[in-house]
Amino acid sequence: MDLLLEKPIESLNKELTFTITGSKSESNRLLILQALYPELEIHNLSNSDDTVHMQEALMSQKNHVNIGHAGTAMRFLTAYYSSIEGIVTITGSQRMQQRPIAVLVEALKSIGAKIEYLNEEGYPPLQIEGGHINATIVKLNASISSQYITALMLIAPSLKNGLKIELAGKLTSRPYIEMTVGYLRSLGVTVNWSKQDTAIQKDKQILSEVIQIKPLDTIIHKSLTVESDWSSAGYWYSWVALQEIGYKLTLQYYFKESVQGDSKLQEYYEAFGVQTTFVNEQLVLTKISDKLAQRVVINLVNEPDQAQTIFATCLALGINAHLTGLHTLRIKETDRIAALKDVGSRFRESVIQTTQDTITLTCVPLAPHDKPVVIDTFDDHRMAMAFAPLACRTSLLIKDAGVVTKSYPQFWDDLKRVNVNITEI
Ligand SMILES: O=C(O)C1=C[C@@H](OP(=O)(O)O)[C@@H](O)[C@H](O)C1
Ligand SMILES: C=C(OP(=O)(O)O)C(=O)O
Repeated sequence: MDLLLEKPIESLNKELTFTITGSKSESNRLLILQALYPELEIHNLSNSDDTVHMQEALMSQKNHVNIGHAGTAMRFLTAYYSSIEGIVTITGSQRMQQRPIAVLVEALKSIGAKIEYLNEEGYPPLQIEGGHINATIVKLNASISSQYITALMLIAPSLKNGLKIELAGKLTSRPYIEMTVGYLRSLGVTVNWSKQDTAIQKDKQILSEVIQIKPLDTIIHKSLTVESDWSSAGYWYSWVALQEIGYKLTLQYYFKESVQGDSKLQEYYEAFGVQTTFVNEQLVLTKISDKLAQRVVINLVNEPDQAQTIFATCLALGINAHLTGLHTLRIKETDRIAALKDVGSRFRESVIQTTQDTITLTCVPLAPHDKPVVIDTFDDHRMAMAFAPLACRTSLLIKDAGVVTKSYPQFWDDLKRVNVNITEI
């Protein structure tokens, strides 16, 4: 499905409220924890494909599961199936079969797990014979994906003697580990996380941090509520940033004390004139200023999922941007650095330079183009949604727009509510 997005016919000032689905990161952690501790009740689960894939896999009686594009499901289930009895093969989409998993698989094998690569060494699909984990200390590289670490942490309290996880290298996507620690502790798990100031040398690898997780038989909190997804809120921050002063939009249900690292959007979008206020569990976004920075420099090592959104906001507003800390973007749903360079360069206002882990954008404010700008999405939900707000400046043709269901199935319906004219072609 391709969608033509055209500028809102009339500017819309009536205040709208959107209900964004639950965080897929929180949901997928809690589903694994619920599989291990069935008395756990979860409220406001995400309705994203990634969460549906996780639920279906956990409910399935079959010994073959396919988790589509869901990175968290792939990684968390690999650890989960290693920790329980039975033989399962797990696979995913074509892209998932190109997303590396060796760091996690080798870590699991080092503590006794029996896992085989069915195709290419280091990549899904995998065959897992569960129930063989027998060691209590595991060491892995922390700089490639935090999901490998979360996967081990989630099963740790169900192992007879718990697990000591030694992290080598510099931890990436740290808030996602904090989210996992937060949930484990709220269920009553003892987690000791020592963040060493000086990295220590052990077996020729630099050890930076150690996470020790004790076993737990019975959880203390039986009911937990998933907060709405902050990563999805980013597209509305971007939309509001492109509107006139005074424009307001309300998103629900968000908590002032969020466990999601992407809540940092509140700070990032101040530079783009957007103010955030909390009213009960609602997030009110207001465009308050058009005196904007000429250039921003932002390190997104902790919020990698906001890179495309912030890039697109800057492109629309004509703000030069230097985005760093992006090394994980190359192994996500697509190579997001290459995708941003490709699609971003289709806007005549921009010049883009990239390195292995940075993007530098030089641009002037976006003006209407003669023809719709084609946004290829490369199987990546965030390519579609990050560029969509730019429809209030120029027409866009979003290719394969159905990709949004990975995290935010209602996205196009919500975009219609702000009056963007959407035609399926
Ligand atoms: O643990 C999680 O829920 C996630 C961790 C991040 O991945 P990396 O740790 O691979 O950067 C993030 O990009 C992803 O969308 C969700
Ligand atoms: C990177 C993402 O997801 P995952 O790695 O879980 O597929 C994402 O949603 O942006």
